[in-house]
Amino acid sequence: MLAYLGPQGTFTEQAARGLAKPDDDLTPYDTVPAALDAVRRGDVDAACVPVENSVEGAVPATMDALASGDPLVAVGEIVLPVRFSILVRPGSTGSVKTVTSHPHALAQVRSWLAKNLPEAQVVPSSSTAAGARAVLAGEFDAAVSAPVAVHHYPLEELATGVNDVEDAKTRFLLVERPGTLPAPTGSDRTSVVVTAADRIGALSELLAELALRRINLTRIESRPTKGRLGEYRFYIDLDGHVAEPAVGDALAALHRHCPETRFLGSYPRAEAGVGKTDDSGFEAAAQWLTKIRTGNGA
Ligand SMILES: O=C(O)C(=O)Cc1ccccc1
Repeated sequence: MLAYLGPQGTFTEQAARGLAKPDDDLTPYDTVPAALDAVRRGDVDAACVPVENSVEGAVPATMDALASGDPLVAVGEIVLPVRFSILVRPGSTGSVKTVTSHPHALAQVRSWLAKNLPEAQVVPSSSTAAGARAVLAGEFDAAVSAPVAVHHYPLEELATGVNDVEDAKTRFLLVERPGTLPAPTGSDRTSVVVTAADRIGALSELLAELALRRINLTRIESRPTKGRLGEYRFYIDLDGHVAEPAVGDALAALHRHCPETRFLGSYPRAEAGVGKTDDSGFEAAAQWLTKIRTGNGA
């Protein structure tokens, strides 16, 4: 059983279908934290959640829910193109006074709304499909939805392709309880959360551990720890798999700086063939060390 941010007709449902095994059943949850908690409780085997968008950046609800609570790890990712439609009740002739959608969707159609529905009040909803449902229930006049939502709800397209940026993409993760890691593919990504100490150079020392080992950083985001004002967690994505010597060595170094470092998974990248780390020197050095420790070299 696989949980996703629902209801039916969300982008996350499409991502979940792309990541699911053929015999997986999909079950919708109202929020990202609810889907992740269902995995923690063991009600479902995995959850598919949105993590990052090429226009709006990180999805804060996902980041916060992965950084706290019982640990979960990502075992897969998928990147989907996102286009948006404006859905209204069939035959609605009145002007659109209210528009609802997921905050990430609203942010990606801001210019279109300003130009085409400048008077409309914009109200966030828990997902694009939850917005479509609320329009059906008469709570709002229009929803910014995934084009597929029109096949799930008896609504009508007022406009389609309303995204301000062509080729916008969203990355989704498949998350499970910690268990067997996916095998390295040679094109993997590793995600961790670290809290940098409050002193000069703390963050640059963490990043230096990656640079020293020639590890490519693909994303770094900060979020407040929700404790002291000014205390931040850093979400770091890097190229490579924890089973590879350079990445394993770097994660151990991050743990020495910050014992609360949380491993969020090593998983195949959506685009194959990129992100290989160069481990040659690490393997040769480990063999040399074994030799000198056992008296077989110098
Ligand atoms: O609300 C949805 O449909 C989601 O899956 C979250 C989302 C919202 C906007 C862009 C990508 C994902």
